[in-house]
Amino acid sequence: MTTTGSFTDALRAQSQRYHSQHPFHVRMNAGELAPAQIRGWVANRFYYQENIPRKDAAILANCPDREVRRRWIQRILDHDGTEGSEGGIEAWLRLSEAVGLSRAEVLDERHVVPGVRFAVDAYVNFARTRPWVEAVASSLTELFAPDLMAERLAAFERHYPWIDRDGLAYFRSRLTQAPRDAEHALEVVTEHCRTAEQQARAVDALAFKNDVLWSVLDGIDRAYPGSTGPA
Ligand SMILES: O=C(O)c1cc(C(=O)O)c2c(n1)C(=O)C(=O)c1cc(C(=O)O)[nH]c1-2
Repeated sequence: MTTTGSFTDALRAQSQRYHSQHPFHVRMNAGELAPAQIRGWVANRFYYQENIPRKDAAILANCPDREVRRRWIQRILDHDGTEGSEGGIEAWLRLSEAVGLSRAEVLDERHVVPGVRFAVDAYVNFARTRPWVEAVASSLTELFAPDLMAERLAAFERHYPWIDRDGLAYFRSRLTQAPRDAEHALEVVTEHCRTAEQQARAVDALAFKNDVLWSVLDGIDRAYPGSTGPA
């Protein structure tokens, strides 16, 4: 596996294991979740959102390439925001309010279940401790995210009319941010992974990330099986 084509094919084949196929997401997009389950998902996923900039800061810290850093830093700005442009974490808090959660109960992480915390922490630790190119490869689930995001937007508008549409702005912004980020990450990974072994490690990193995302949903699914969840 040393040609670029077969390498990118192997990376893209990881879409088979993406969390879009997790039963909880399947039920979400089919309109089968109760409000308490949506709230449980939003409150738990906040833990992922707030840790993404820390994960990206770890990649920056480990990356010796100035050109890569100049582009990668945009991800932190996208989530943390800047003066006058609030960013993804604020957008997620607005989503939280739109589904009926208070900002306080999301910010203090009271609803975050152990499995979600462990999975997200594993992702941040991976970026801190593994070679930076592997950490970049692990972000490549974003190759698969736009389809899921478009499906989710349509599903929320159709099946969950009780959620104010303004609360869905986060997903709309990811429709353009995710493809831009994935394209850059793919460029970096194909440039730096030339040997079969480096390429195999990149594919493994992406498989690891799929496991992180799957575990997050396992944790949520188990905590909110039906009519229970944050009131
Ligand atoms: O809602 C989703 O299904 C989903 C998936 C992913 C992903 O595939 O990792 C990300 C996001 N959302 C997201 O919002 C986000 O900011 C993000 C950053 C990253 C990353 O690994 O750097 N993945 C994702």
